[in-house]
This record gives sequence, structure tokens and C-alpha cells, in this order.
Amino acid sequence: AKTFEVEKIREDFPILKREVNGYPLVYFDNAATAQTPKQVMDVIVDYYSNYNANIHRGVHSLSQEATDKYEQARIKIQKHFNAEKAHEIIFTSGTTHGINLVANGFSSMLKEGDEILVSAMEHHSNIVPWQMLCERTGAVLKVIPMDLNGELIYAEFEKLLNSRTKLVFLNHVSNALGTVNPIKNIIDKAHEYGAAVLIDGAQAAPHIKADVQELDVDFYVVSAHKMCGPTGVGVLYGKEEWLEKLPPYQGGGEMIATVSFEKTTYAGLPHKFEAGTPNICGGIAFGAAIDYMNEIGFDAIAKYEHELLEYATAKLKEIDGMQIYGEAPEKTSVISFNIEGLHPYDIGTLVDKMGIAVRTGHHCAQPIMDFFKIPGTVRASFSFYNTFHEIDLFIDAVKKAKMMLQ
Ligand SMILES: Cc1ncc(COP(=O)(O)O)c(CN[C@@H]2CONC2=O)c1O
Repeated sequence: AKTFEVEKIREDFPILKREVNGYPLVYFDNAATAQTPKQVMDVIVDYYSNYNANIHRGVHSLSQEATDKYEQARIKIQKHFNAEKAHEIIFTSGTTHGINLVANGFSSMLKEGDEILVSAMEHHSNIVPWQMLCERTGAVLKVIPMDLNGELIYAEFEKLLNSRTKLVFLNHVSNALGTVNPIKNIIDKAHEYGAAVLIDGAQAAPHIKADVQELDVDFYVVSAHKMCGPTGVGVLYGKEEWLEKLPPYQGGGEMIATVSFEKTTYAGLPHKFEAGTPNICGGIAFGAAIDYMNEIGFDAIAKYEHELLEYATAKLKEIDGMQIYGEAPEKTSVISFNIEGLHPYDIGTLVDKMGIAVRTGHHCAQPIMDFFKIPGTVRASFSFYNTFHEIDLFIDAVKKAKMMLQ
């Protein structure tokens, strides 16, 4: 099989040549945000150098060029997720914005006693907006439990479903555990009860190419910065029938058809949900990031990252007192762990002194930490531009940190 040309790929990421505290940077915080290749940076410079203009309004050439590029990016994203229509792709500022847009939209569609289901392994962005929705409507939030392996208990999910279930929302992949959830089964089962499903794809998007038509998902949300794109831009995919039902989320320019003090009428999709001047460059760069990742190929990326995950897991397990959280048979390249008797924060701080960037804490998933009765974890997350050698440096640094702390 073709070897994965990681050294060649690393040339695309200038930041990987950085040193931190006198050591070569080992960037293992990809679950927080991925790095940006120069191919995406070039698009950003090109935009601001050659066709920066406001979109959809001006009749001048620059505005038309910017509009065309922005709408071409929307189509690229539509094709990537295999959405049926381009106007089912709504540009947002990221996953959090997309989830809030949908949760807000359901305010007028839920009533006292309706039930909405969340999984036990959610990021706070996919918990708090729904709690706010329950406060507004009197709907009840119920939790799909997980087991000690970091997998959802499907039988419990089925038991929770009933005629009052209106919404189910969960992540495709857990950012804290790496677990890949069986979303196709969950979507089909939820639809049997007439419930809509929102999937938080933030953590899945850099590893898995979701096909929203095959999944038959109602809403799918992602952030560009997880997929080698810029921060502050993302996408909400929504089935047309659902997006037509939801009221606008923000009022302003762009999302209107006619405005008068007597009455305002709204624009159709997608502009109904795109008030104000968008992150034009971010959207165009998001399209470039998707091209970049597809150029390498998601199958090749998934295979290589899985090899990194297997290697790192085996090496970590050689360390006495190692406790890994989340060992689902299907997981992406994220490892959350603790070492018995040590605080994750201390390990993270010490390995940073040796150039290793990992995330420590609750990873915006406090319910998961409560479930495992821990203050937090050390989370190492790998991307297709990381190497086996970097894992060796990481393992050495963890061992050194352990010695220093004991
Ligand atoms: C599963 C999941 N959902 C939602 C979000 C929120 O995305 P935005 O911040 O782009 O709106 C994140 C971000 N992951 C966080 C960000 O930092 N560390 C993490 O694991 C995530 O991993």
C-alpha cells in the first residue's frame, strides 16, 4: 500500500517547524483546533490582496468576484457532505453558533412536557443551548447514558424514546474520548418516533467524511478550524424542510426581502440565516481547507491516524499507573488519560516545558469527568501531519514528567 507521505505533508505546515521552550514543537492538541496549511493561508492572502469586497450587494466587479468565490465555497462544502441542495448549507461562525441557531429555532415548536434527548458524552456547546431551550419551553432534557468503555448504551437510548420525544442530539465523535457514535442507527430509530436529530460533527469532520443524505440526518454542524480551516467560520447543514420551518436566528441585513416599519419579509434559504456581513474570507478558506483534505484523502487520513492511535495507546499502556478513558472499538485519534496519583494539569504543564502541546482539564465535557469521577484528563489528539517519532518524544516526556512528580 502507498506509504503515507507525512514528511511531504508536514512541509505544508510552517508552524510544525517551531520550537517551544527550546524543543521542537510536538502539536498534539488537534482535537482543540487543527493547524493550517500554507495552501489555505495563500487563499486568505489572495482574498485580501485581490478581491476583498462585500458580497451579495455591490454591482461592482470586485463584489461579484467575492460573491462568486463565497458561493463556490458553499457548493464545495455541499458536495463534501453530499447535501442535496446548496441552500441547505448555512455558513455560521462555528459549531456552537450552528447548535444555538437550531435550538433557538425550536423555541416555537416545543411545548411543556415534550422530551429532548442528549448523550452523556457531549461537549458543553451541545448541552447548554438545549438547557436554555428547556427553560424557555418547559421541555424536558433526558440523558442517554454511557458505559465505562465510553460508549453509549443503545438499549437505554431505545427505552428513552417515546411519543413525547421531539429531538435527539449528540456528537458523531466525542472530543474527550474519541468514541465514534453509531449515529446512523440512532437517527433511524429516532425517526421511527418522529424525532428530529442534530449531530454535532465538530470532532468527526477532520477524520470522517459524513454523507448527510445517506445518514438522513436533519441537522449536522461543523467548524472549519477542526478541518485545517480558519477559526470563526463553520457550517450548519439542515434538511430544507427543517430549515424552512425554523424562524430566522438573527435579524439584520442580508436576511431580508423587504423592510418597512410596518412589515419586514425575510429572504429565502440560505440567507434567512445569514444576517450581516459574513466571514467572507473564512468561508472561502474553509472551501480551500476541504479541498486540501480531500486531496490527501479521508481514507488515507483515517488509516494513518488510526496507526498513530494504536502506537500511542500501546506505548502509554507500558507506563505504570496509566488509566485511559474511552476505549470504544471505533474511535478516532484522541487519547484521554491520567496517571495514578498525578494531576493531569501537572503532567500537561511539565510536558509543555519539553515542547509537547496537549490539552488538560475537562475539555468542555464536565459531565464526562463527573461520570468517571475525575477532575479532568490529559488529552493527546493526533492529526495526519503528526509522526511516530513525535509520539516517542511525547512518551519520553510523559515518563520524565511522571518521575519529576513522584
Ligand atoms: C464535539 C465538539 N462540539 C462542539 C465544539 C465547539 O466547537 P466551536 O468551538 O468551534 O464552536 C467542539 C470544539 N472542541 C473543543 C475546542 O477546544 N477543545 C475542544 O475539544 C467539539 O469538540
